[in-house]
Amino acid sequence: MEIICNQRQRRTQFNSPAQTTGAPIAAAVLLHKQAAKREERKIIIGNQRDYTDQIINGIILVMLTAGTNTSLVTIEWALSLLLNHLEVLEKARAELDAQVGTDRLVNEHGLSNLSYLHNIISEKLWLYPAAPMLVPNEQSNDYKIEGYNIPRGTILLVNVWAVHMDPNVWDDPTSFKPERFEGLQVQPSKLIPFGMERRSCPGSGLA
Ligand code: HEM
Repeated sequence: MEIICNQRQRRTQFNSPAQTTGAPIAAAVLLHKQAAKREERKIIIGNQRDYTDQIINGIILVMLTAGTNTSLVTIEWALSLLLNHLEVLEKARAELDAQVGTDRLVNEHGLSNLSYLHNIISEKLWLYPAAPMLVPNEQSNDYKIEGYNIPRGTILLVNVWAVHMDPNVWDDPTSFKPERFEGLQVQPSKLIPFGMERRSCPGSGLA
C-alpha cells in the first residue's frame, strides 16, 4: 500500500510515474490503468466495477509471491543440472560464444538464436517442474473427464510430473537430455510446467 501511495503522490506532483523498476513500476502502470478506466467508464470510485487500490495491491502481491520462488527454483535446478552434466554446460557455452561472443551480455533480441539454451530450459521445466502438482482448483460445475464423474466443488490437483514422465510419450523420461527438444514440436498438453488454458501462469512470457 505504501508503494501505491508513493506512486500516486508522484503522479499528482510530476504527472509521471517514478523512474524505477520492480513493484513500484508495476504500481505506477496499474495506477495509470485505474485512472484511464475511471475516466473511460465514468466509474464511481469504490463501486464494484472500479479498479480499486485493493485490487492493485492484490495483483502486485500475487505477482511477487507467484513469480519469485518459481523463478528461483527453476534457476537453481538449471544450475545444478548444468554442474552435474558438464558436457551440456560446455555445449551451452560454445553456443553463447558463437552467437553472443565474450564482450557483451545476452540481450532479449538475441535469445531466439540460442536454441540449445532454450532446449536446456525446456528440459529443466519438463524434468523438474516448479509446481509439480499445479495449484489446487475447485470445480464450479459438474464434469465428466475420461469416464470419471467430477461433482461441483471437488478440488482437483493436476500431476504435472506424472504427465511429463509418461514413458508412452517421452523416450528415457528420467534422464537429463536437452537434445530431446531439438526441432521437436511438442504437443501443448504434454509439456505443462506453467499449467494450461484459463488458469495457466500469466507470467510465463516474462519467466
Ligand atoms: C519459471 C518461472 C515460473 C513457473 C514455472 C511458473 C509456474 C506457474 C504455475 C504452474 C502456475 C499455476 C497454474 C495453474 O494453476 O494451472 C502459476 C500461476 C501464476 N503465476 Fe507463474 N510461474 C513462473 C513465473 C511467474 C512470474 C515471473 C510471474 C509474474 C511476475 C508469475 C505469475 C503467476 C500468477 C499471478 C499466477 C496465478 C494465476 C491464477 O491463479 O490465475 N509466474 N505459475
